[in-house]
Amino acid sequence: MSFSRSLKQKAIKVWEDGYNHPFVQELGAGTLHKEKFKFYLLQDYLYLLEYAKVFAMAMTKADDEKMLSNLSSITKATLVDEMKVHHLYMKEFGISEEEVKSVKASLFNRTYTANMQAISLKGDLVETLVTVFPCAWTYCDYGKRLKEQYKDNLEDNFYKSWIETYSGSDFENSFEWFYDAIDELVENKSDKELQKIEDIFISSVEFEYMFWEMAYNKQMSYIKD
Ligand SMILES: Cc1ncc(C[n+]2csc(CCO)c2C)c(N)n1
Repeated sequence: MSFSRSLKQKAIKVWEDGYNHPFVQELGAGTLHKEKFKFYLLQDYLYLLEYAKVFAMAMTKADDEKMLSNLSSITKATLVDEMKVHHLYMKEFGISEEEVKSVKASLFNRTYTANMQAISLKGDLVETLVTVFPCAWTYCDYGKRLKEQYKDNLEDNFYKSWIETYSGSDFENSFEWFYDAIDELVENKSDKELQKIEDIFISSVEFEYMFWEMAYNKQMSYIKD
C-alpha cells in the first residue's frame, strides 16, 4: 500500500471514534438535535473560510502547473461547492446573513484552524497537504458509510443533503489527486521526516474528532457573539 493510503490505518482508532461519535451517528439516523447542527453549521462556515487560506499558503510552496491548478480547484470546491450545503441549511433554519456574520469562532475552532495555518506557514508542501487531507478523507468515508448504514431512512432525514454532498462521487473526485501528490512528494524523505508527516495527519484526524465533540456539546467560548 502506498504511503498516502496507509495513513488512514495509522490513525484508525480516532478515525473510527469519529465515525462512531454521537454527532455523526445521530446525523446519519436523522435524530441529531437541530440546535446542535445549527451550531455546527455556523462554526463550520467560519472554519471553511480559514481552511481555504491553507490552500492559498500551499500554492506559494508549489511550482508545478498541475499542482497549482489542483490547489486552485479545491479552493473553489471548498468556497463554492461545499458552501452550497451550508447556505442551503442556513436558509432552511432561516438564519440571516447578519446572524452568520455575528458569530465568532469557538475556542476549539480557532485552535484547529490556527494549527493548520501554522503548519502551512512553517512546513513544506507535503506537510501542508497532510494537515488538510483528513478533512476531505474522513468526510468522504463517513458520508459514504452513513449513506449505506442509514439507507432505509434517508428520504425522511433532515440531513439528507449533507449526507448526499459528502457521499457523492463529485466530492470524492475533488480530492482524489491528493494520494499521488503526497506519494510523489515523500519520495526522498527520511524516516524521521515521514514520521513527522504521519503525526501531522493523525493530529488532524484528532482535530476532526474534537470538532464533532465541540459541536455536540455546543462548546462555549468566552468571546461572545
Ligand atoms: C471541520 C470540518 N472538517 C472537514 C470538513 C470537510 N471539508 C472541508 S474542506 C473539504 C475539501 C474540499 O471541499 C472538506 C471535505 C468540514 N466541512 N468541516
